[in-house]
Amino acid sequence: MSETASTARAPVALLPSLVPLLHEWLPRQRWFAGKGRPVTGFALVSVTELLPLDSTGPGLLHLLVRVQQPGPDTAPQSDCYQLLLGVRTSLPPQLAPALIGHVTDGPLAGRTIYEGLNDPRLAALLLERLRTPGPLGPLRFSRTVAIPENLTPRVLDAEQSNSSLVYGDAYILKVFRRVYPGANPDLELPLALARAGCARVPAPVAWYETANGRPEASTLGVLQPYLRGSQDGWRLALDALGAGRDFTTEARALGRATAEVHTALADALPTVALGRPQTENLVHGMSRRLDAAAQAVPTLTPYVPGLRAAFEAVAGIRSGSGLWRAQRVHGDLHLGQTLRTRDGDWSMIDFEGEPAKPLAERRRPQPPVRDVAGMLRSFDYAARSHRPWNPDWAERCRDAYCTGYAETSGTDPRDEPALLRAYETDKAVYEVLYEARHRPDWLPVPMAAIHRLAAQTTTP
Ligand SMILES: Nc1ncnc2c1ncn2[C@@H]1O[C@H](COP(=O)(O)OP(=O)(O)O)[C@@H](O)[C@H]1O
Ligand SMILES: O=P(O)(O)O[C@H]1O[C@H](CO)[C@@H](O[C@H]2O[C@H](CO)[C@@H](O)[C@H](O)[C@H]2O)[C@H](O)[C@H]1O
Repeated sequence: MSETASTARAPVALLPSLVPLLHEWLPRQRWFAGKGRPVTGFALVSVTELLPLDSTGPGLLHLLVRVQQPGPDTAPQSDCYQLLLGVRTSLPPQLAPALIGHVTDGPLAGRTIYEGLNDPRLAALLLERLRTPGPLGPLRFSRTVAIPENLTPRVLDAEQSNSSLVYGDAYILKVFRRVYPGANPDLELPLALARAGCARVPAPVAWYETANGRPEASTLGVLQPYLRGSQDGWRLALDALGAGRDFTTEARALGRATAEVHTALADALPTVALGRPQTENLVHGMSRRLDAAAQAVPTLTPYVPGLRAAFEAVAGIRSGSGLWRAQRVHGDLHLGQTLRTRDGDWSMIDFEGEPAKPLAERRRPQPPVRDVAGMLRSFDYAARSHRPWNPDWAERCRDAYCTGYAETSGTDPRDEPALLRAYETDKAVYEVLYEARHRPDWLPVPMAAIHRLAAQTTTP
């Protein structure tokens, strides 16, 4: 991404007058990743007038902004965020909750700035841009099919790492908030799966990205069909638990769906055989992540030797099973990333990977068992977050999921217990860090798994 500010007719000088507003508003957003660290500065990467600012109607500014904050070792670091700012002389009452603030000086003095995605008129304009592909200043819009016009937009009200808009209950647009150089796997993988004919993932129909002359564009937003009336696996699992209902049929179908997606990804994109050095590398990565997590969350410390043993157990093993080949995977698979459609089929969404990891790491081929471990952890999460705790329910789902996976892929994850345990441990360590940062009340859920996994390795 270019660090030089570029414009499509918009005034570059507007950032200084927006800084006081952003300083106050940005850290309060659910999708702001730098919570808990002070914001020390802003730098403009690009500004584009998606709807020109004139005195009569609203304007829509697209901004890429670098937000500077002290890093973990207090050295400054910066992350790039995508903002869509509405600009009006006054805000109608229905847009009051979207207010960001009032500008007091500079080229926008006297104007009101607000979250543009919440304004149906501006959200409609974004879809209009996607309908008519081509470059616009530092942005480029693309589509694979014709998109109908005049679809009514609404902002999705979900706890999200990004922001999503639903258009006419026909399409959903995900606007990525934290922007990295390069293609986002949430565009790259669903596109590859669509080309391979895999129907388990809604196929992207349009997207927009940076077009600043760099070899790799940064993905900014993806439009895909909206699966109307679908329900996510997390909600369904909690409902089943609440009603004392078995969930093994669903778990088994999810196992089959996961295996289908893995097979399609392995066919569509390069795979790598894992030799001894690559396996040692994997183990080293897991150990490194464990050390970093224990430093950030000291309650992990007493468990470190037991957890490390789970990683080291795989270092010496080589196996012929497909689970040891590295390939592109989902990267953050859990029940909340699965949707059961009205016809009862399972779809998978959100191929972005773990949001806190660098993009290059998320795009690296990895053993498919990583996703399997993610889903197994999710059944445990569901059972643990429900009262009374129902460990048998989770155990039955975990078994059914592996059975389904084996039926479709021909490889049973339970036949590689050391590898599976290592990946489950790695995921539980990630979850401890995630919950400590985002939802401290949930910390006991992954900690219970940490307790179990650390003890397992010491049991002969
Ligand atoms: N194609 C789709 N059809 C229906 N709902 C969807 C679709 N894609 C996403 N959603 C809904 O939007 C929510 C957020 O999407 P997700 O991709 O997980 O965003 P984020 O990366 O911001 O967490 C999901 O939990 C799901 O309920
Ligand atoms: O969906 P995201 O990409 O934002 O994923 C992050 O948040 C998830 C929580 O919303 C988190 O998932 C963890 O909690 C889930 C229950 O809420 C549970 O089903 C998952 O198994 C558990 O990992 C995910 O780890 C995080 O990356």
